[in-house]
Amino acid sequence: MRTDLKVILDSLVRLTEQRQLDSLTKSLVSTVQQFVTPLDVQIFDIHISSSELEEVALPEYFSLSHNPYGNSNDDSVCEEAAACFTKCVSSQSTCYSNDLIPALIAIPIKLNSCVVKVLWVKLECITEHNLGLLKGLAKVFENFLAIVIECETDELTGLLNRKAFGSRLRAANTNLVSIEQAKIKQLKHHWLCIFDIDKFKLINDSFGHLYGDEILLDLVRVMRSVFDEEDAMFRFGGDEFVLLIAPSTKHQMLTKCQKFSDSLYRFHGEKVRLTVSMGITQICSDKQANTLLIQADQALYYIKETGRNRIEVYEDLVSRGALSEKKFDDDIEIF
Ligand SMILES: Nc1nc2c(ncn2[C@@H]2O[C@H](COP(=O)(O)OP(=O)(O)OP(=O)(O)O)[C@@H](O)[C@H]2O)c(=O)[nH]1
Repeated sequence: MRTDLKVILDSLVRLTEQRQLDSLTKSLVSTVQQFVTPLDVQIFDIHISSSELEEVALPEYFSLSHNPYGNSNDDSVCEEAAACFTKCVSSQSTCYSNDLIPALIAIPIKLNSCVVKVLWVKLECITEHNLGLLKGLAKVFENFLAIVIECETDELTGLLNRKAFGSRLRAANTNLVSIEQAKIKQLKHHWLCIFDIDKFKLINDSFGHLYGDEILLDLVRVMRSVFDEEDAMFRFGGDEFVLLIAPSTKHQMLTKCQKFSDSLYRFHGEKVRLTVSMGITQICSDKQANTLLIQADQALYYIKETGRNRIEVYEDLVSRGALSEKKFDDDIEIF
């Protein structure tokens, strides 16, 4: 076990160099592997399945086929492992069992007083030394997680901000390449949508900036109710929002966007009839981020110039001759 001061410092430096959630998580896993040579290490995201019952949804890992004590035929061992995980989340404190072979430790990682992740480690045996190290690493990770999340979050709405866009698009692209390679496209694509409230300045000017903020928050509530968890939602600034819509057919995607637009129109009552213009483009692995943003933006501005309150897909506008396809310099740095 290499835990001299230099190694610890190097690991902490690596951990705190990370600026994105995925790489931060990977860095914690490799640091744990280096420090305590575990038999297994996992970081689980926590989903509370019912807010009323505060029921902890067990990760797939704990189902019988994947269970962490898969070699054991003893159901009570599996139950004990799952109970340790559940207790860690519900008590918001570290739980461990030295009775199980191998031993296990579950350490909660909190954000705003809620457990959002669990560091789960299987070891030959638990000692004061490795328990202390793991708790310390989890705490460093927890502190840094708060910073990374704050950096990627829009303060007013709680949506992702523009900084978070590049990494989410890269993740969508990786997924896309694997979908394309697996030849299971089935006409499903990721879609990029940029939308903007119509005449928002008029709303601000008529009812005040604070009322305008309320409108933005209401809009985000509608957005969250219509789009799915897999659809990444961003506020780029002002009244401009971006959606990375998870793989869907064009029909599915347009139905969802239309539902959003319709719900919005109905949502805010008679005082303000809120409408949006939505420009969309299909994400392909050979299109760079700036090309995608420019194409969706072109579709959006075409709508703004031709009446607002519509949804248009860039590729349709090009094939109808309403827009001409331009080549973009993909070296332009936009993030
Ligand atoms: N309430 C509020 N207003 C904002 C915020 N950020 C930017 N704005 C305002 O949003 C308005 C954006 O207007 P624009 O998008 O330029 O134009 P528009 O009136 O929406 O008109 P079109 O986009 O052409 O339909 C401006 O008045 C900004 O001052 C914010 O955080 N809160």
